[in-house]
Amino acid sequence: MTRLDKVLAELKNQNKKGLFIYLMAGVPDEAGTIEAVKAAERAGANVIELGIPFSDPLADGPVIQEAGIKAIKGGMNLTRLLDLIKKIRTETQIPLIGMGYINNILHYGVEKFVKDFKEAGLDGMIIPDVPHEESADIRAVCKKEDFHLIEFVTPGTTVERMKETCSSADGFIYAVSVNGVTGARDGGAQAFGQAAVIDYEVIGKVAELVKKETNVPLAVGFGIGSPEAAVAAAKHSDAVIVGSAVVSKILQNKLGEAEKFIASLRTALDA
Ligand SMILES: O=P(O)(O)OC[C@@H](O)[C@@H](O)c1c[nH]c2ccccc12
Repeated sequence: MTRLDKVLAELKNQNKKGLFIYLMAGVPDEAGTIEAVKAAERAGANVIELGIPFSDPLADGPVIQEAGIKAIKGGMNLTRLLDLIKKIRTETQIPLIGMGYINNILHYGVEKFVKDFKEAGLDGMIIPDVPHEESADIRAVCKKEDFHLIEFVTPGTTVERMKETCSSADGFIYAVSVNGVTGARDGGAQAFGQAAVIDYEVIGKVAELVKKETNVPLAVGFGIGSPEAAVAAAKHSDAVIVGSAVVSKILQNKLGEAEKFIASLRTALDA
């Protein structure tokens, strides 16, 4: 059983909703990332998604893009990330799921990546630009190493594709709440063309389909920027994922505020 499996099973037993917090590795800097992971855990996060900065982050909205640029400028790369994960592991055993684009991983070597990062203490990866249809090879490597490869469903996923994805689901399924890029929808600035609000009815329908196909927990993310939005998304899911709303505070060096905000999400989800 991985750290992630254990935490997901505990949440289920306690009938609690999961709170997954996305942080960008290297923001505000390396030491600050370790502090942010610890702060998120203290505030009640159950899983940390650790972003790996990339020059062309096609799924990211303005906040995560800005964080990625800052991290790259600060020198974050896979070698440093490996070291950072080892350091984080001297402080906490919270499940850590990497979130990064495939180019970096291909360049490093898929097998070597999975082996090295698993050994450092990473529990799995989310790779948004590897569609299910193209993930078989990577999935096989991950499976061999007991390393999670988290897959996505979105409001635009066909029923057939959803079934396919569910059949190989591992760890949890990431349900993207909107067709668009990352970024808090309630109150935050919207990038042009983004869905302005989360359609919870659509999430409910996606969740219903997924639940018919698999027992793997479902986590909803994209656009959740308030305790109210977290509660609404959690109605249809086992966990919620919050990124931009936390990262925007960390970008302003307001770690204390980020911690308070995460704690407010925890309180709302537990109420
Ligand atoms: O930022 P938001 O809207 O709270 O959404 C979570 C998201 O940031 C995180 O899971 C994420 C960051 N980068 C991604 C790329 C693809 C999918 C998901 C992500």
